[in-house]
Amino acid sequence: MNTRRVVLAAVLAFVLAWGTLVGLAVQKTRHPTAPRGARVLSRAEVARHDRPEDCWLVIRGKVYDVSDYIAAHPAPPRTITEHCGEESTTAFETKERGRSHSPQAWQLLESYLVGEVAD
Ligand code: HEM
Repeated sequence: MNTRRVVLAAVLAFVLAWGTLVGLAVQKTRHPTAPRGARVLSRAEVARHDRPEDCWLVIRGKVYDVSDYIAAHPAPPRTITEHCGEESTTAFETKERGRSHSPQAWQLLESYLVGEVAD
């Protein structure tokens, strides 16, 4: 009876210790400010997505794959495509005319989120 309890306690302690170690290891590999599951991407990686059919934008430190949205954008495709693979915060915040996108557009943007930049 007692031996059973000791074995049970040992197994429990082992499982808990192992869980803590795995948890710590996972935390270490995640970028400190990255939300759960978000990819941390370098600017060099983002720069590879510089074509209309594969277009990533960096806006306020986050990375968006907007390839599928270009055709639906109300302004001519060029307004977005000339920024593919690049830092685009100012472009998005000003629409290149000094006025930011609407709250709805900001919300829509979030649906294209793929990660955040490493720096
Ligand atoms: C970064 C490059 C971009 C530029 C330069 C740009 C520029 C513009 C321009 C010139 C207009 C039309 C004129 C106006 O409404 O004032 C517009 C409208 C709009 N854009 Fe963009 N856009 C960009 C990216 C995007 C992205 C990535 C999205 C969403 C995923 C988006 C969503 C919208 C929406 C919903 C509108 C309608 C008006 C509004 O809600 O603000 N745009 N944009």
